[in-house]
Amino acid sequence: MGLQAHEDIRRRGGAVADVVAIFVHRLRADRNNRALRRTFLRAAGDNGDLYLAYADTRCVVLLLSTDDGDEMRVLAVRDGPLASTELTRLTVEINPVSGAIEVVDQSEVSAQVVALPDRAEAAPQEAARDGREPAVQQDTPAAGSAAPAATSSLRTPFFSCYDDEVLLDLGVVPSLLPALRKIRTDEQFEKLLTHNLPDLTRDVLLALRNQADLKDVRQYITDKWRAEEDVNPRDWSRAAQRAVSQAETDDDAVLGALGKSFDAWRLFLHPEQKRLATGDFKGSAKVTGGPGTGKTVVALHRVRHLVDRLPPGHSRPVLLTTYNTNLALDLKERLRQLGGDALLRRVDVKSVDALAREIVQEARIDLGRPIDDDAAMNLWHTVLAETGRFEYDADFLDTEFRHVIVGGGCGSWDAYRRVSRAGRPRITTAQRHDIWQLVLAYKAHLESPPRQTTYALIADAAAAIEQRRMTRTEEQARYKKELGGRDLVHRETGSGMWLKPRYQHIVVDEAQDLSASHWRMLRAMVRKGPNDIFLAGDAHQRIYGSRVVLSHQGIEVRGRASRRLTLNYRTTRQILGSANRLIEGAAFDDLDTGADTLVGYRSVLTGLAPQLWRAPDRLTEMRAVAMLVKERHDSYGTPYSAMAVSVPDGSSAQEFANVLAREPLGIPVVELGREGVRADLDAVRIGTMHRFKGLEFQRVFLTSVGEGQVPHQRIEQYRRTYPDRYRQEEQRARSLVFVAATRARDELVITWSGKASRYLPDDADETAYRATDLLRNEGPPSGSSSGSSGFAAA
Ligand SMILES: Nc1ncnc2c1ncn2[C@@H]1O[C@H](COP(=O)(O)OP(=O)(O)OP(=O)(O)O)[C@@H](O)[C@H]1O
Repeated sequence: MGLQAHEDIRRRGGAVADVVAIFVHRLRADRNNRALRRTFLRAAGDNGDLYLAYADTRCVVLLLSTDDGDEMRVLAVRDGPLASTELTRLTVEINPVSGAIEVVDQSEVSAQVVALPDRAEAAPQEAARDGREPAVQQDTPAAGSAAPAATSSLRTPFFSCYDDEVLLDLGVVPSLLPALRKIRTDEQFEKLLTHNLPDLTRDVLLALRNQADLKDVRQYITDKWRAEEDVNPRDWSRAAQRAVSQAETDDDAVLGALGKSFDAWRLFLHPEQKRLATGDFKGSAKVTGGPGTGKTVVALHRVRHLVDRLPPGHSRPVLLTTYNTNLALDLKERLRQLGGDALLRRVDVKSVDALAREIVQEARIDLGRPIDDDAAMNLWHTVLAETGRFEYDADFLDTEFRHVIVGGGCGSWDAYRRVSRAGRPRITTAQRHDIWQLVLAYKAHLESPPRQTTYALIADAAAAIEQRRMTRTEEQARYKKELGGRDLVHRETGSGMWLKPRYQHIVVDEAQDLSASHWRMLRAMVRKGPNDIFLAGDAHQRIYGSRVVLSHQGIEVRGRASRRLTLNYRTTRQILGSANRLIEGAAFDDLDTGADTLVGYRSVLTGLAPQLWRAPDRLTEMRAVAMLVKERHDSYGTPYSAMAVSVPDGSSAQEFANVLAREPLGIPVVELGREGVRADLDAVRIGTMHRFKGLEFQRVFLTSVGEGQVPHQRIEQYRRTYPDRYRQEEQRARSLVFVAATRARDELVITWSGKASRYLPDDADETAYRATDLLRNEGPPSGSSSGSSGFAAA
């Protein structure tokens, strides 16, 4: 099944999917089945022929036959009275760059794109992917686009500054060039993108339209698709075998997906994702990339690939881990969808802290009762109150303790005095000494009955246990080698020791938030060697930890073992443009010694501009959010479970929940807690921005984005006295909003009471919709027009 055929079916919906699924089954059973009315259309080249066949009376399929008819491939699907005429005029060619089989409908492009009337104002677009969006006049150029909107037929065609050779060299499908040369307006361009263009072509055009550098387009797009060998554009047999021509290599999986859930369709990997998921690495490997670029998808496919290569057995030699408990549950569910219970049976899926706790319990070490993050923070407040050292704050001490003292393995003042604090705000030696005294007081509190501990201390203890175990394992492996394995059974029984590393492969998602202790523990759980640790993360989304340099923890991912994904599959360009502005200018690491950027990061999806709403007070804001949620549900059919409301803290979650649930609206709500939420529960998710990490929703409402709340006003105290710290807190706050905003698939609504956050556009207070108007029922429709900054505003 070709990629574009999948898209044809996806667009046509479940009934056509079922019809095609049955057709494929019948074709496979007997390719000469006369009932399929297969007729020769034309020869495609040296060793390929095109056929038309009937899946039913209305639905016609374009087939490519190669290898003397031994292989049949569905290239395109059309239904309706003109189906076979439409299929006949399709151009089918082999892309000279990627070697993929590509299908383009020239006449559809000419009729619907090139022939669009050239008007000064673009017509209202069908902004939404599901076609059921709030009414909206979308009249700005795509967010992130530096190019002005075209307004007149006198404008030069969009791509006139690129020669045909340049476009072809970048991978644009050759037959599209004549039509492409006629595109002069944003409306034509947007329309072109909604056609089922080959992915490489669509991606290149979008990047060029956004004025990306040719060098970057070649590096981040074309090279990722480039075939490994020279492409013979007439060799259909070879082209049909290439992974890029296929929607999924496992034909049964595709057929299983047909007609059932379209979720499965979403997991067809981009060639770069596929290379990462199935590649062989000499040691560890790392994938980075902005939000929504498919890092988690790659991690899940990586797990499946690693499990597929295991010999049969009942053990769980693969670990899939992440930072939050709710994300670990989510990963487990997604892994089940990918490979069923058979896959899950070979994989341990748990959060790093749950894993650490199990290790400590298994070793029968009693560290005391673990306290959660809030309780750990309260304990710092107690220590500060008792010592009167109010010049230090609990948040700072907590991070210093977790990431520098525990993470750095500092068991004494001497060790702390000398430890590297790279990436942390600067402090003097005298301050270090003060902090150490406060740490001693903090530890004394934990030790005093009833004994308590923190997750940082548990991770540290688990790391030490695992390091000891790995040392013993290596010793025994050496011993076994010396004796040629003869005495091993004796020694195993005699010592009672474990002789195998805990895992063969470890896959980590959201790697940016793990602490040094976590990495020490993971490093010691798997023997150094091919494909040992695979990690996915993005420093732009770091909201918990401090920077950890992987190579300092014995994890080498430099050079070819590091790859970056740049194509966002989740978020529309409009939302992404606004979210990117939140972190513009700040510097981010690559989880190692280098720097990371979002160069080349882009989305091919288009939709609504984010909406801004301001309220005079908190209650009005909450009531307006409730009305907006209700409207999306009642008028646009969005299920409650596809919407999420972010709040600044746990107590606001309850307040919001009460207002939403209150009659007459009576909106079902559920708090997004540590354990996540059952996927089938039809209720609006409410949670802090931290809880949104790694998830995605159709519509996201970011509330309380007012000055003083985002970033929190407490960081103001550092602005003059402690600029280094101020900068770090600011960056963390920006990353947090960035993470929350990029959870939105189709729509992002931002609300606040009082003055708008400094992270929003300067004119946000003047241009935002007014919540009071909405409540008075006199306001504008909740759909948006666009403000100067790409945000929708009144
Ligand atoms: N090749 C692909 N084709 C279509 N959809 C994809 C592809 N890869 C990923 N997606 C979809 O994009 C969305 C984001 O993917 P995923 O959650 O893996 O991204 P991520 O990089 O881990 O994001 P984040 O860093 O924000 O957590 C998901 O809905 C996923 O199914």
